Amino acid sequence: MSQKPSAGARFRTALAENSPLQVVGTINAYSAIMAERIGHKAIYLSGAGVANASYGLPDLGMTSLDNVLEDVRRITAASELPLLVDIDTGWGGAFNIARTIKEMIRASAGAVHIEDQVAQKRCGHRPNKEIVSKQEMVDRIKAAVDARTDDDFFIMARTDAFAQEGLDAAIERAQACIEAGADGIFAEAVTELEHYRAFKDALNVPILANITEFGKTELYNTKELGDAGADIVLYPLSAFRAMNHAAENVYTSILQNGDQKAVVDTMQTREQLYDYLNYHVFEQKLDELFKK
Ligand SMILES: C[C@](O)(C(=O)O)[C@H](CC(=O)O)C(=O)O
Ligand SMILES: [Mg+2]
Repeated sequence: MSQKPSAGARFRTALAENSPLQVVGTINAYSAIMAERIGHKAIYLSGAGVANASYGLPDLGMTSLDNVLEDVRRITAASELPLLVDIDTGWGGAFNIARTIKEMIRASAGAVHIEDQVAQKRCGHRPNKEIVSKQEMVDRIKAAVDARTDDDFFIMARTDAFAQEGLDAAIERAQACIEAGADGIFAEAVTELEHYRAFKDALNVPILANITEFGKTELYNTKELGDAGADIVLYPLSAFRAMNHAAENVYTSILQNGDQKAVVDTMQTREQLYDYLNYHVFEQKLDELFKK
């Protein structure tokens, strides 16, 4: 019997087959099921998303490895799509980072990104970020790469250096991360399409463009990002933001109108929900097993 390819191998295949590869944020297991059925090839677990949605916290480095792992396991149990996971700063020194990598592989993540912010991190699109030295970031990457228990597991270095240090310094950091074994580069919060081109021309690994809404980067189209050299286009929180807005409207409408009739049209129906979950297959099984 042939063995199923690892999540890392599946991530690499998705990357090889899609240029650029769109990676959509899936805040929970059900979202992952929807993204898969709709035809996406890779999904993302956002650090901000875990903090905001699972813990009601801001994205300021307050969640732990275990907090994120729990959501990773839920998602990888529900979907076959390769999952890219935001591991923030890796949650500590070399041994903590090593544990993070091993646990992510064990939880069937296919890829991670680890960033060069200080532990008290901020969202990449906020002002006053602080970054660690290039050497400290290189050490993080070395620890991560050394800990890999699956050669195909994809380790991406994220640099937040552009905001304070500019393009050349960010590219130089990225180069050092690649020399330390990083498989790809997440160019955080750059502002122009030419910036992706500059990363791509200087580096020989896949480049990720983070197209998060209401941030520093314009909502460039996948085609133009591909033409500018991006290999992966990330939509970390797009569906989450839309879900939140829809939920706000429902809560408001119920309170104001005394019923939900005005917002029923904005809802996924019971039938649609069940369809994604294969509900009827489960129900039939129950009928077969416990025939009266
Ligand atoms: C990608 C990101 O790291 C995330 O946690 O999803 C965030 C996204 C966001 O806050 O819009 C980031 O870019 O820092
Ligand atoms: Mg994050």
